[in-house]
Amino acid sequence: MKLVASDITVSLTNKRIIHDIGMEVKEGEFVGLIGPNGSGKSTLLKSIYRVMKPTAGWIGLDGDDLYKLSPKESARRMSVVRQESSVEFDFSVQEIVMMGRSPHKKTFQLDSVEDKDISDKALARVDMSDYAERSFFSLSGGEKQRVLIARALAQQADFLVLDEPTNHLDVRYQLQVMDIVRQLGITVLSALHDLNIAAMYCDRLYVLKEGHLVASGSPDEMLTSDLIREVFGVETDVSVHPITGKKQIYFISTAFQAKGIRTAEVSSGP
Ligand SMILES: Nc1ncnc2c1ncn2[C@@H]1O[C@H](COP(=O)(O)OP(=O)(O)OP(=O)(O)O)[C@@H](O)[C@H]1O
Repeated sequence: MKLVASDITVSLTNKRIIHDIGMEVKEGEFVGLIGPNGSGKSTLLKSIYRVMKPTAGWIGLDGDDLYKLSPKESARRMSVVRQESSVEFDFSVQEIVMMGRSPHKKTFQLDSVEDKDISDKALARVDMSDYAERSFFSLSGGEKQRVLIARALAQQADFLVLDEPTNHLDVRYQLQVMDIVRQLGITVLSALHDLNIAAMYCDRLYVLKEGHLVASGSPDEMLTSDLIREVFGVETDVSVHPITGKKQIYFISTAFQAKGIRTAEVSSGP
């Protein structure tokens, strides 16, 4: 599955939130969207998962106009894990994951053995099988997040859109969820706040600031101290991690800068 978005503009209440953004996610690529709070990441993703129609521009999935696909067809091609929980009523965990199967079924068609099997496997992948009978609302933020990822996996779409997938997750599950998504081998577009996670998992990054696309390229090209300072206004020490071979970003708070601690001392550690 390939996504192409050209000249996307989104205006809300007469204010431009997204300005003429073009982007591409190639088949099998894992692309990250990074930028400060309010830079437009969620809004751009919403326009891609059809919650907020762009004021101008074109979005294509495998060459088809995204906004001309039926909701069911677009759900077969694209699954979404949003930042805010999109569950309005309380269901069991198993029922929530089963909802991922609905784009594959006809109206009123009952769940098949295959649907159940796919949902069970999706729950197992996020270590949530033991919670199948629990009420979704009774789960912690991190458990809810893992169930919503299982629902997206059960949907079996070839394009996955994630808005801050590691929100609420402890460090083990942050890595587990990203590993799972990476291993799927499908096309992924994800907004990410954690730049070290972006460095580890993404093939390419798009960098947003104030609704504008300011840069795009590989994590190695994008995650430099200069770009992070320009976009996030934060000082960093950036190195290449000896085990992962990926960029590792160490953030230096202004409190430490004020104390005159040199970057090299902070980065070398004990
Ligand atoms: N419905 C709306 N009406 C007016 N302004 C909005 C609306 N939704 C979002 N905005 C504004 O659009 C801008 C971009 O918001 P968006 O949520 O896309 O940013 P973001 O990069 O995802 O931020 P965060 O990292 O905090 O999640 C913000 O200034 C936000 O206040």
